[in-house]
Amino acid sequence: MATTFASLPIIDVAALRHHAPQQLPELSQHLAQVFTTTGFAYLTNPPLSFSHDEVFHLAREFFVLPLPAKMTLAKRSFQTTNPNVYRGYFPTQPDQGSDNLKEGFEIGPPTILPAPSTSSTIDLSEPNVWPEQGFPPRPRLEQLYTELQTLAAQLLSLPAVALGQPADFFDAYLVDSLSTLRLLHYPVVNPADPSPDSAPTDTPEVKLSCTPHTDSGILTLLHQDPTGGLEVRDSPGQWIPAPYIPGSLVVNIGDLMAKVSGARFVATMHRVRAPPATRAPLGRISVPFFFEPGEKCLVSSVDGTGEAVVYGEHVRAKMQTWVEYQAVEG
Ligand SMILES: O=C(O)CCC(=O)C(=O)O
Ligand SMILES: [Fe+2]
Repeated sequence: MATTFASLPIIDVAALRHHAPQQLPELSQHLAQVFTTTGFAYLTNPPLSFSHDEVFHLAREFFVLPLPAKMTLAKRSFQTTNPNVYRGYFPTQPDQGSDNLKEGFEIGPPTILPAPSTSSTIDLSEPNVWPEQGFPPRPRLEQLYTELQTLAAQLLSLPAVALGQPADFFDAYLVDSLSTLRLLHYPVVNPADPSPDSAPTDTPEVKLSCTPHTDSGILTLLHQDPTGGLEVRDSPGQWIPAPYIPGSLVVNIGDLMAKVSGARFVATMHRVRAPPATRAPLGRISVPFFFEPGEKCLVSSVDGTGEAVVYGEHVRAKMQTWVEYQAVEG
């Protein structure tokens, strides 16, 4: 359970950039302590070659394209003539409620993975889709993906020790890893638009662009732009703002990691407030990277509690509940 906190802890990970092994035990302890309490933290000095400006530029230049250009990369559930089902672009879906108003573009691993051994029509290792030219530029996005995957692998080796496991415990999770890099855009919501689901209430309504949730996977690394709006829930149920800190990434634990840790690490609830009108016209840009294991990875708790799950089966079961995939599977 996340504890009471007023702000997210800040962890300096410069030791990873400078390959300073003598500082790793301390970093390992700090990360484990954060993962068992808040489940969320800022990482400063991450070992990435990308400036924040470049990351947000890559996303912004894609989202300002006209919708027909973006739709050439859309998943099949949004553009029936397209072959891609799992990776690619998804447009805003205002009919699904205005408290989840976002568009996004997702890529998986830059390398081709082995074909799946399942009869499911959803191929989790399907290749990425790219525009012939322009944004998002394939080489830069693949480079960002590769650097974030390396960072996630470095970070996972640290708390493994705190869980009483060898530092290479999570290496099995890296085999044919299906991690996802997602560019996200939350448009400014017109405050005059009533939320279709909102019941009348005495308290001022909080307008959201991403509803409260925990991340379903292992570990998330988030670039967020200076718009603000991310909020993290502490155990008494207070929403704590997690504003932009220049140069930092936000790290958080997903449900599967909580499971692996035998519930020692917490997957903390979070949400995103709708961008204020002052951020018009573009709203908020964020770029989460979800570290995911391989399709065949057996995910089990280090203390033997709960049932082990095979990652590919776990994802497919979850997808049954996602509206956008029901027509494809059925
Ligand atoms: O945009 C954000 O800051 C958060 C996004 C998020 O929580 C998610 O995509 O799971
Ligand atoms: Fe999330």
